[in-house]
Amino acid sequence: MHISFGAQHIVRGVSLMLEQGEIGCLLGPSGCGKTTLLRAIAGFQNLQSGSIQIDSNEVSNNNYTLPAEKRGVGMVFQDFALFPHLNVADNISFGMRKASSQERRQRVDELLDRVGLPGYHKRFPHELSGGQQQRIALARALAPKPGLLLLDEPFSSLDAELRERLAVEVRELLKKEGITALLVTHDQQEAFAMADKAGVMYQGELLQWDTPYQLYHQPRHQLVADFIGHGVLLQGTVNTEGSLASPLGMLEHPSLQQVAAGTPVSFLVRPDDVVPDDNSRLRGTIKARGFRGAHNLYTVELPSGIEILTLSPSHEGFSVGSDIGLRPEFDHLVVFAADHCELPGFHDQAPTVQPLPSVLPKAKSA
Ligand SMILES: Nc1ncnc2c1ncn2[C@@H]1O[C@H](COP(=O)(O)OP(=O)(O)OP(=O)(O)O)[C@@H](O)[C@H]1O
Repeated sequence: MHISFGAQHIVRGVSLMLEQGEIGCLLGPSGCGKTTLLRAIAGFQNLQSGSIQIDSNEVSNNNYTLPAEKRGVGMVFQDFALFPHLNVADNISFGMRKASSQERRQRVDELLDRVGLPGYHKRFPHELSGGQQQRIALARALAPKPGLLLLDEPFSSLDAELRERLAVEVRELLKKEGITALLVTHDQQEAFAMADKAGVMYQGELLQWDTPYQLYHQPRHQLVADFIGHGVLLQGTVNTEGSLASPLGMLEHPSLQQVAAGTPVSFLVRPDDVVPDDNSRLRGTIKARGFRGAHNLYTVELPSGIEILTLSPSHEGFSVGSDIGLRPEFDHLVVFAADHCELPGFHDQAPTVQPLPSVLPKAKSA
């Protein structure tokens, strides 16, 4: 689909699909078009081209937009938006006007149980914490059993710990209800905790739509690799023997035989691709240490001046400024060509790495 505001192309050639009951997440930097795409699916935004189908019914195309209230779509936004003058039970049953009062009561009871707030019927929104309000907002959106639930940064005003816990709870709830959902977030931990499928948008384009595992381990575009998880991209040149000269050493992989000698490429190095090893000849100096609970994340400068990241259990800390040995331990390679797109064929096998003369320690004088 394509969406423009005047001459500005905000969503460009985006195509994605969710199966019944799947949860999708759209990630991407601010202003990349995530909310605009969600608003189009909700029916608040016209398309310039393409189409949107919900349950095989075409609800939008370039000259038709089915009104939002006829789409059977539920929505949850960042700012909760509960009705302040209605109690919890009335907030939840608000969208169930066609149901009998007994059906409404049953559904309110069931949803309050499912969001972990049984007995909260008579409370008013101002008597609830932020996390409780967001659970009620979710229960309200789920009450009419929508065919599709859209969530726009639903947890962004909550603190990090609560956000992660709610993301897991909401996933369980959506799975129990069998609801198809699409979530917009900038928080990749939230996306990883919730999504069956996730995508990274950049300047209106959807660069990849895949499982969270594949986005992390098999990014198809350099910008996806950059956006998802920690890591650095190292530059290298393919030489005539089909190996890759890089700051970590000479990488050898069968797929390099398919790449013309002299081709400049970049490859992804995640913190877990390089492990501290005292006996390794590849050395570096620790420039920074970040505490991540179970692990420390270190920024290490190589003799070439290039910085890479590595992880180590936080109880075996190295201090900033110390010299450490590093051993590349790739499970597979992710290699990008000059156009930033991934080169195929590097996932199935680990490369071998031979140290370069420049990373060998200087001979000790006798
Ligand atoms: N009604 C509008 N008229 C003109 N431009 C708009 C309109 N709505 C959004 N835009 C522009 O479209 C672009 C994408 O906005 P959108 O809200 O979809 O981004 P986003 O990815 O959701 O960002 P964020 O993560 O900051 O919420 C932005 O440059 C924004 O200024």
